[in-house]
Amino acid sequence: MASWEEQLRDELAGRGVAVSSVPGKGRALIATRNFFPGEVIIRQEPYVSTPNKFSVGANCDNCFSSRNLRKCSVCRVACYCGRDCQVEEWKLHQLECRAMAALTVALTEEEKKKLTPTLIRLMVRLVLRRKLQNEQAIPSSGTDNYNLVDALESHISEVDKNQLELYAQMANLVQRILPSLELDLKEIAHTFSKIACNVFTICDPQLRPLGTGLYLVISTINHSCVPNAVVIFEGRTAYVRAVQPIAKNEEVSISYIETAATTVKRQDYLKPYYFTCTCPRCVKDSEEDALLEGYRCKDQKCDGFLMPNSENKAYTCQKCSISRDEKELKKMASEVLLLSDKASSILSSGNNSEACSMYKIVEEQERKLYHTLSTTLLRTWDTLSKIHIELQDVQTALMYCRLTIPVYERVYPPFCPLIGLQFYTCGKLEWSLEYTEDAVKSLTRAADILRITHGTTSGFMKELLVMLEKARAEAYFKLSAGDEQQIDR
Ligand SMILES: C[S@@+](CC[C@H](N)C(=O)[O-])C[C@H]1O[C@@H](n2cnc3c(N)ncnc32)[C@H](O)[C@@H]1O
Repeated sequence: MASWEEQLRDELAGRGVAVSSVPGKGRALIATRNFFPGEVIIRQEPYVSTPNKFSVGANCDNCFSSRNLRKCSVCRVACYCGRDCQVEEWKLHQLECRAMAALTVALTEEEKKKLTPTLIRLMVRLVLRRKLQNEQAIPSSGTDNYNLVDALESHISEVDKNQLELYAQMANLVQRILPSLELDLKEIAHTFSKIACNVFTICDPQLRPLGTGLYLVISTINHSCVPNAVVIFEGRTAYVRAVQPIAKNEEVSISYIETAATTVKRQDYLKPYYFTCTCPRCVKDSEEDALLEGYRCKDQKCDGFLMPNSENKAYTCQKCSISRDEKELKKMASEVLLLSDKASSILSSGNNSEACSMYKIVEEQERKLYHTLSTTLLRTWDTLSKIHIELQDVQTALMYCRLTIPVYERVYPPFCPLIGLQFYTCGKLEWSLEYTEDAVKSLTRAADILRITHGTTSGFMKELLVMLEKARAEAYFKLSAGDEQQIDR
């Protein structure tokens, strides 16, 4: 019988990819044929997954749908949208059900905060799935077996003492809620460390987080700040699509982090993965960083951006050469940050009107400090747009949304789902205000990007394409009605 490595190689060969070692990176996913932008490189179901704390009870445990949900009457944790999903999950859930009921009572409030119930549940499912596959109660395959969990990177020797202690506590808890199994607690703690470096946040098509999942082949894909692929979920199925042409023998890469950030910040975001990125963006000069950080010229009439001078004690405008003192800039930045934190906590408390006033003050201050292509102003405009949508002030929401578009296009690569989604929001706002021609333009841009990142068959994409068709028809109708009126006159 073929070993699991041979089975994996054979299954992946049919899909045009292979898992190989790359110096300095460990394993990597390599294309064994050319892929064009928009093409699915690999599609995978999670080995295990769980809805996150916001979506427990809000999404089906099996397909992550939010419709027609019913809770399991025993554990009151698992939710299903129908019989098919319940049956599909049953073998795992019947073992997990009592444990889930135990988990909800076993955890003190303190423990719930510290021990991340989502990860505990993921581990419970991992242990139970391994048991079911070992007993051959459920099938396994080259891309769906526990050997692939064993092969995951853990960085255990680099994990700090406090984190190790936490993993040990979490392992103990898993044993407490699965008392009938004799678990190797050291191995479970080690597996928590693997989960930390390999887990994916499962998002809906608009990139709102729904849950957590472990995808054992997709986990072999390494990071780049200029990735050639993206991961998008349909339900809990992960699709990796090329966003650039990928040549045969080229490594497939995705981004693990928010890439609209300076090199220093990106390296900081990557700390949980224990490596230093050496992608082309990370080894480039600092001009891009200066733009992302985005300090503006002191002269409000000048639209130049600042670069730190060689001693780093001042920043100089690249257009008119006026300098700003570094200390003064940092002081202003920390004052604005305080205001922004205050605004954010008002928003979290649900007071949209007060948050709106506070964010407007933040924006006013940020405009004095940051360039209009900075990521700081981008986040504030985004938030102001969302708050105005909540307040049903569509006109103002659109104004802020439009301000963000050039920044999105500047700070993200061309086929980034976030740009597509921002055009989608803009198009919807324009359409609801009956700015039909603008809506057609925005929705067309959205569709052009999202058909590459999301494909065309998901419910979300079908809705977008129907909306675009309707907007086009309406625009045509308005145009021809206008022509007729002119002829009448
Ligand atoms: C999700 S795993 C990716 C697959 C991994 N290389 C393996 O051998 O299983 C994440 C880990 O891969 C490594 N890694 C990912 N991207 C990298 C990169 N650009 N450079 C170096 N190491 C990288 C790091 O060790 C990271 O913690």
